[in-house]
Amino acid sequence: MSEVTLRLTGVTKTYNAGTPAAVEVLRGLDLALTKGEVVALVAPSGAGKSTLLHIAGLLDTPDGGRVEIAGADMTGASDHRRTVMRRDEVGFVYQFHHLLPEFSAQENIVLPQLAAGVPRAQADARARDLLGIVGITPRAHHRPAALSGGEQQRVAFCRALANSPSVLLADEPTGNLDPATSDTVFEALMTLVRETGMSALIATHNMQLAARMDRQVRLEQGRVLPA
Ligand SMILES: Nc1ncnc2c1ncn2[C@@H]1O[C@H](COP(=O)(O)OP(=O)(O)OP(=O)(O)O)[C@@H](O)[C@H]1O
Repeated sequence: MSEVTLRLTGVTKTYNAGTPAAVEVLRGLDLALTKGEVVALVAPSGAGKSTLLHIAGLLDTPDGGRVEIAGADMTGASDHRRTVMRRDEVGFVYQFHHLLPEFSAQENIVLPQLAAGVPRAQADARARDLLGIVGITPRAHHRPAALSGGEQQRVAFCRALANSPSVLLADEPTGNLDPATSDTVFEALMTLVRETGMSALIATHNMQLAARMDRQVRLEQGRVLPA
């Protein structure tokens, strides 16, 4: 049986519970990603995509249900354990790159590794490898402001994967780019995910990109359904 890297079971989330302003966003949501699987998350605006990604990435806690990452049940885990798990096992990519402006592309990929205790030489080698996979080795020593939007996003992917997480969570990772750039940057992301063997849950409104992933799921009425 394939190894499950992310499993959400019966996850519920209501904002402002018990008040007239209550919003029941997740209503017993089940979702499992197996190792190496790339899943498109398609959701109408306001369906709870950010809520789902935040809960899956341990940035928020569900009201009920279970979140397991790399086989570990995170129910009731301490803040410290959640932070360590997030640092080591989860990579995030957003629409905007959020790179540190005063550091080079290479340094942006090295820093999270140093924070996780990786020796500098090893972190540098990993950063070089990742930049090579996404095809921007010549840009390694540029700061983000000196990179194109597509290059910035490729660096953000490398940074998200620097600590070899089990799961990548991405929210419209190419949403800021023009269609042609979006296409090549998406290819770079797929190559990275394939070469590192991780699982990825990628929220997108772009049905052409969704079709290129292994599987598509739809978030609707608080649950995940096949698309
Ligand atoms: N902190 C909060 N307090 C109250 N309601 C919230 C809060 N955060 C989100 N919501 C509501 O929960 C619902 C889901 O929000 P969420 O941000 O997860 O949706 P989304 O699918 O990511 O939307 P979009 O695609 O437009 O970003 C929305 O109706 C939103 O208004």
